[in-house]
Amino acid sequence: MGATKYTDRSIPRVSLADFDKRIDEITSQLVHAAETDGFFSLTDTEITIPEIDAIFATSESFFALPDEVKGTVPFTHKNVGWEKKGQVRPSTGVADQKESYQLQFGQNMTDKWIAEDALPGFKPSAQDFMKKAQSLSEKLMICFARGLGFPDDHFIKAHDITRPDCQSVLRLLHYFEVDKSQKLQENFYRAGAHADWDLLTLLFQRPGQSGLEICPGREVVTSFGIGDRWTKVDFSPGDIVCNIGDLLMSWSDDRFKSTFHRVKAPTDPETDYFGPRYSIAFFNQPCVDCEIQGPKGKYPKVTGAEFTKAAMERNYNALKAKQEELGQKRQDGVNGSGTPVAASA
Ligand SMILES: O=C(O)CCC(=O)C(=O)O
Ligand SMILES: [Fe+2]
Repeated sequence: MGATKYTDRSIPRVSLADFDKRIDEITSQLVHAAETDGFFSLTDTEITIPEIDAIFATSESFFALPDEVKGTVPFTHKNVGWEKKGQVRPSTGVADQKESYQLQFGQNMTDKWIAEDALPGFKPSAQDFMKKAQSLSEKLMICFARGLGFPDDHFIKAHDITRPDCQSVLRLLHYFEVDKSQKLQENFYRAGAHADWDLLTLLFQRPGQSGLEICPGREVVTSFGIGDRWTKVDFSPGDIVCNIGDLLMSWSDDRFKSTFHRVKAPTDPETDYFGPRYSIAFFNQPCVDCEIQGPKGKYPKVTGAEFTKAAMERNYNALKAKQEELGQKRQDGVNGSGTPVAASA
């Protein structure tokens, strides 16, 4: 496979200060970032550094629980729950070196919240943060709707968190510490290359815990960007890294780009971060019955459920092909309970 080739692309940084007054300027900056890189960082948002620190503390306290306790809320096909080394990406064919806990707003979370006596205060703290992530996402949704000529509430209505069947997900992630003295297999990643299939994703990162890399889709010439030029994502404390998902790419008739990204496993003791890595993703997923079609009608109209099903099928088939290429039996790609871990990405 050979060493990764890197290039320094600058990732656009958009300030959301004075949002209501500056909405036209912010809209044009976001639209430009979406049309070019598909990745950008947000600064001066309504989510403060202490609030981000607090949700990371909550996340770390969850992952510090024994596996038997985390196993009381296992991952299910409703895209909620805890998995450990359960997600196999079609780009690698082996499990991501991580564990994650996925949370939703509505009925899919029945019995999937960690018990109050196992981790006091977890549920209200997570729900509070999820509402903040939703509120910030809705600002971006207004801007992208305007950019495409839709009514302001077009995407907000399709991602309504007050509905019990709402599908949006907060994903807490913990990548395991890597032993500097033991070389990992070449195809091991903390998270293998992928594009998300939601509308847009907010990514919360910890300063000092590097590893996120992007390869803007329009430059990808090889499968999953392997062999292409990648860029290490740099951000300032408090910035929120965002990326366009396949859903918004399709809903914009491919005008906005969903972008390959990955979390590389550390290999270089001089430059890479080997310690435990925590990150948090908020995936804006469509309601099952919303109707998806771009302003120019490039693709046939589909519902949210049809879009998600097609994305999962593509993922499943690509994984099967990769595993055949690697000569593996189709046993990975499912977690311990036999449930495919597909998440939103
Ligand atoms: O951990 C990160 O920084 C990225 C996670 C991610 O891309 C995902 O879960 O879809
Ligand atoms: Fe992702």
